[in-house]
Amino acid sequence: MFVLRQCLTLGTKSSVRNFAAATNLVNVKINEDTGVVIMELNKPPVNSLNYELLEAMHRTLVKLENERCSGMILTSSSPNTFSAGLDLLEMYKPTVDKARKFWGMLQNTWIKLYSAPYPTVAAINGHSPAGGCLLAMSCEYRIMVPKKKIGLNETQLGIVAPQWFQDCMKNIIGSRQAEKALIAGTLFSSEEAAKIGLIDELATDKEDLMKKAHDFMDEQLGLPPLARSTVKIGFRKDTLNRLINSREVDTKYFIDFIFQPKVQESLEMYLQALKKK
Ligand SMILES: CCCCC/C=C/C(=O)SCCNC(=O)CCNC(=O)[C@H](O)C(C)(C)COP(=O)(O)OP(=O)(O)OC[C@H]1O[C@@H](n2cnc3c(N)ncnc32)[C@H](O)[C@@H]1OP(=O)(O)O
Repeated sequence: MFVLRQCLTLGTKSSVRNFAAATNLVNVKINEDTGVVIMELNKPPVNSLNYELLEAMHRTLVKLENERCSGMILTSSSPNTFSAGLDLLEMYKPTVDKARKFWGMLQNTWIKLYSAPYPTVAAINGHSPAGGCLLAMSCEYRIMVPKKKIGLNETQLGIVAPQWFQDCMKNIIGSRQAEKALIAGTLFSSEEAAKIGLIDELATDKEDLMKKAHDFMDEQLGLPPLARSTVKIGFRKDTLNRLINSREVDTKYFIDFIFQPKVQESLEMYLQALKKK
């Protein structure tokens, strides 16, 4: 079964169709037989989430609403990183208009991903800090390769993970663990993340990662889809509505926060440290 699935995944059977995307920032393949979609983030080197990448993801998620999509596996083409989180350059000295547009697209993308009715799996094939962790947490199931880092590390950068990022973490690891992790800005190793339930499974390597992602998908596809998605949305609606009902306030908070001189200073220092590495 796995060999067949691999062939399909690699596109050696005609039943896998490349999903026409307007950019190559995401590679999207749909298996015409199963309806399972693989969305691969493709913004080298580290899939930092800038407006364009978020827009490409959002456009894909909207398009999938009109396709026979039975499930989605989210992964990355980068060898070492799932996603480095929000693109720091979007927050460093932007104009107000640019920052507003960026934040709006992040909200749009998250709402679509978090509320997708079909099963979603994050196949986390590399580091997944901050916004990368948010993407993974927005999927229903998380599988990760060993010896990488994941978590909401915003505090360590002198910024604050927004309420909806925090809610996603609380929903997965519980309030106490989340409070500790968020205050410290902890980046967990894959192994630690598996222990506290931030990820569901550890894979041995990238091949095993995709096998496990497909295994999860197979299980989910065996369930009645309407009942499955109704339970999912029931669990997620409070978290979703909390943002949907306060999008403008959330945007204003983001803009007021990042325009503070101290925050700009922290971002500058962090960017410099990343460049010097
Ligand atoms: C109210 C405000 C709320 C805001 C909420 C914020 C959420 C966020 O997501 S903030 C972003 C937090 N992200 C991080 O802290 C991750 C930073 N990056 C890393 O730790 C590492 O890059 C890595 C572990 C993800 C990958 O390491 P490695 O493979 O060694 O790659 P490099 O560090 O050499 O990076 C390559 C290249 O990419 C640039 N870069 C990395 N991360 C970002 C980023 N988030 N945004 C923009 N650019 C990033 C890095 O500077 C390197 O650039 P060059 O030197 O020009 O090649």
